[in-house]
This record gives sequence, structure tokens and C-alpha cells, in this order.
Amino acid sequence: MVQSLPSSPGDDVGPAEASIAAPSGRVVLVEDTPSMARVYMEYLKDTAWPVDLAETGAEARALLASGGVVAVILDLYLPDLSGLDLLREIRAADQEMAVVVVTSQGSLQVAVEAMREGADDFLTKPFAADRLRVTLRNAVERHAMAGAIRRIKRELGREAFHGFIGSSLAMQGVYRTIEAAARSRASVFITGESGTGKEVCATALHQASDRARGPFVALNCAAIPHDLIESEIFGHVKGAFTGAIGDREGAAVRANGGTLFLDEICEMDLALQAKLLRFIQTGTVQPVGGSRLVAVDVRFICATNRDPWAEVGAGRFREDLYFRLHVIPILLPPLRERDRDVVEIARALLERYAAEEGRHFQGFTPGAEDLLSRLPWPGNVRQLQNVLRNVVVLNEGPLVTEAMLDGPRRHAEGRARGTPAAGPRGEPPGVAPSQAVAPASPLPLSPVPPPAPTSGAMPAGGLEAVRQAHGLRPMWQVEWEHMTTALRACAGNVPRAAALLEVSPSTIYRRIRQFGDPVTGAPPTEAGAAAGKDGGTASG
Ligand SMILES: Nc1ncnc2c1ncn2[C@@H]1O[C@H](COP(=O)(O)OP(=O)(O)OP(=O)(O)O)[C@@H](O)[C@H]1O
Repeated sequence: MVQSLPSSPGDDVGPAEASIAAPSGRVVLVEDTPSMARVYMEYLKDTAWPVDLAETGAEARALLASGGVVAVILDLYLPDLSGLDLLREIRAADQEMAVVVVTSQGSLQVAVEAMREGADDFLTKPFAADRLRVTLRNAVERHAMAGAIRRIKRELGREAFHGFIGSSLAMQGVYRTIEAAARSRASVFITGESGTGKEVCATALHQASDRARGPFVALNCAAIPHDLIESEIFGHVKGAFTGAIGDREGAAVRANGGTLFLDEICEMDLALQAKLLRFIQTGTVQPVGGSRLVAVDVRFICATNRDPWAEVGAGRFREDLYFRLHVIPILLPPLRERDRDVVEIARALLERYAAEEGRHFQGFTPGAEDLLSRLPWPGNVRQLQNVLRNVVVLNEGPLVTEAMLDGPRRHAEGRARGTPAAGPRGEPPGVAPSQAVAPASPLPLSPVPPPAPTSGAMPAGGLEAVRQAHGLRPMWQVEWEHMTTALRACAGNVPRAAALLEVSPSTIYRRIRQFGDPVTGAPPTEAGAAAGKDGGTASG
């Protein structure tokens, strides 16, 4: 038999407790002895929740299945079923309700077992009205609190997500947006500094979407020469231009049923932007030199490390295209704004690189981890990768020390001692002129220099003598000369120079901000001095 008590607005708690919002729902009292049931129902008549009585396990199951139950007061001895089994069923079904078990004198062992199985509290018969009410109320509140904490932990506790490592609050927000955006077909526009993981983000969006089984096609708009990019996206027919020896599908058709990722979208020229807009509006593409329209179903994701709205303002990016693509924006925070993520990523990278390079690194000293957290990482995760690869290749384990990471400071000290390690303007590589001589704080990181000469390892004269003996030059110098040649060959067109060198244009932009523009003669920028000193060798 199931009986119900109506709820009462009043409760037996004091004013302070009454101010806590009690979770809503019903209480199920499971008690097979009618006289006891009557007493408990009387005790409970003034609680905040309506109470249903179940006199058997079967009745209890039916009430629980009907939902909306906030708590169960469960006698462990039932005619048709063990109360412990019912408790296990509740917890196995992950039902969010508090459970208070009722046991007889002398059965403490059973109470302990019930607590282990997930009961929130227990009462030993006999007990007074107040005791029942307070125990019930506390159990409901504790359970609600524990549930909220569990949910928050589940939300916030993600240390990795589809290729991302990092449990910072900033990245939890990104993971949530990716999850929500993945369910939609709306275009996503990813922004963030170079190396923050924009491509990882695009891949995650694809993997978390219902297009995951379809193709993911990525195209770097800056890495492809302008005269080829149209055919790269839309394809071409045989004879469309010199060298078009056959029909070729473009990225759009290859991405059919999946995702098309247009990286460095702001590098696309305006004429092509118009064609892209038409593609987005009509869902059809026309191969270069062809007359037939091909229908394709793709989800667009694009990315840039520029400010796309500023590009619109400057007339380099079409406003209508911006609004078509910028439906769901995702901003990837720079690594320096991700709390301890840098350490979490560094640990994972160290393990990977040590395995790949056959080194025996086991971790970082506390000082090294602290330094990792303090460095500004202008080149973000890619820079961290370069630095750690460098550390692993050039040093021996078992621990990465501060000294192994402290490149700029050692460069600065070397300079102070007169070590000739000057950049184009006399600064040490990777360090802004203004920071080059600052000995204290290890600001923007340069590639980790070779290990300090150990006795017997270097001939007299140190690094420079070895360089001269072998005709070697620092990598940054070779890299910059190469970039300068490429830029001059392309009349200062960065994307074209990047395509020639097969690096990301952002790598060249960073160097221009750092060293100045060799074509226009523009000097390095202040912003570049602060933001462009990753000093890593050209990548991507
Ligand atoms: N949170 C992260 N955890 C682990 N690895 C990461 C993370 N973010 C980025 N990476 C890695 O860092 C490298 C750079 O990432 P990615 O290419 O996605 O950056 P990006 O923002 O697209 O860079 P760019 O603007 O220069 O093209 C990749 O090897 C990527 O796997």
C-alpha cells in the first residue's frame, strides 16, 4: 500500500538553515511495519517534502521509478527484498537521491555496509522525531552538495580533450564551446596567437561532430601560391590552365560530407573570397575551367592568428564573408593565460620526446616547473615543443633543470661576458634588444642554447671556435637569411615567401616583427619585441 503525506511549508529547522534552498522532490519512506510507518509518517509531516510510504520493496521500486524522489528512508529488513539490494539498485542506476537507512539496535555492521554501498546516513531504532527530520534534511543537503561538486569536477576536471592537454579554467571553457559547437553545422571561426592549437581545435570540432566519420580536409590558405589556391579549393578541369593535365577534385569536393578547415583564412585574396562566399551561400562549387556546378555538403571551420574584424576594417577581408563564417567564434587563449597547463603539456611532451630520442628524462625539478609557468611563451605550445625537444636532445636526465630552460638569461650573461652571439641588430637570438641585457627575469624564451661547455668537451675558444672550425652558423641566422632572400624574391609578399619556404606565414611575420622588414626597411615593432621572440626555427 502506498500512502502519502502532503508537504508542509514549515520545517523544523532554524532560521539559518531555512535560508538554504532545499532541493525539491518527494521523500519515499520504505517501512514494512504498519505501526512504525504510522509513527514515522507523523514525524515527517512537517518536513519540506511530501512523503510517500512504501510497505514493500516492490512498492518502493515503483515509487522510485516514477521519478522526482529527493530522498529515501529505507528500512533494511523488508518482506520481499533486501534493503541493501534496493540501495545497490539505486546507486547502480545513478539515481540522484539521498538514502538514509534504518537499522535495528545491534546491527551496526549492516549500517556500515550500507554506508559503503552509498547510503548517505543511517538511523538506529528507536529514534526521536527531531533526529529523523534533521538526519533526513542533512542527508538531502549533503547529497545535493556532493552531486553539484561531482558535476563541477566532471566539467572542470578534464585534463585532456581531443588532442588538447590542459585542465585550466580557460581551456575548460574552450572544451565546452567545442562540444556545443560540434553538435551544430554552424561555421566556426577560430582565433588565437600562433601555436595556440587552432588546428587541434578544428580537428576536435570535427571529431566531436556527427561528421566524424566523414572527411576532414585542411587547407592552409597562406601556404599555397595565390594562383593555385582557387583550384586547390574548387578543383579544375583538364586544360583549365597550363599544367592542368587532367581533371582534379578540389578540397571542397574532397570534404563532402565532412569538414573543410580553411587555415589562415585572412591571407586569402579578395577575388577568391568572393568565390568562397558564393560557395557558402549556394553549397555548390564550380571547378576552374569547368561549367558544371557541383553540390557539396561541408561544414566550414576557419582560423587566423590575425584579428579578423580589424582585417575587415582594413579592407582586406570581406565583411559579408566575415559574417557568414564568424557564426561561432572560438578564441584560444595564449599559453601564458592557462595557469598550470604549460606544466601539464610539458610533462607529456617530455615523456614523448625522451622516448623518441632514447633519453632517460623523468620530469622537471620544481624550479624548472616554476620557470615554465612564469615564461611568457610568445610562440605558445609550438614554442614549448621546440624548447623541450631542444632540452631533450642536448641534455641528459633524469630531471630537466632550470638551467636547461633558462636560455635567455644565459644568452644575456654570455653577452655580458662578450660571447659573440649577436642577432641582426646585435641582440642575442630570440631576445628583444631591450631585454637582451636584462640579467634577472628570464623573459621571452629563445631556443635553448647548447649546453654549457664542459671541461674537455669544447676546445679553447668555446662555441665560436667550434663554429669557425666547422663553418657552422647559428640556426636563427641561417633561417633569417633564408627568409630575407625569399621575401625579396617575392617582393615582400609574406604568404608567397612562406609557401616557398614551406613554413607558416606567421613564422615569417614573427621574425619581421622581431628583426624588421628586409624589403620595406620597416624597423622591428615594439609589439614584435614583446610577442615575436620565440626564436624557434621555422616550423609548419
Ligand atoms: N593544448 C595542447 N596540448 C597539447 N598539444 C598542443 C596543444 N595545443 C597545441 N598543441 C600542439 O602544438 C602544435 C601547434 O598547434 P596548432 O598547429 O594547432 O597551432 P595553431 O594555432 O594552428 O598554430 P599556427 O597559427 O602557427 O598555424 C601542434 O603540434 C599541436 O599538436
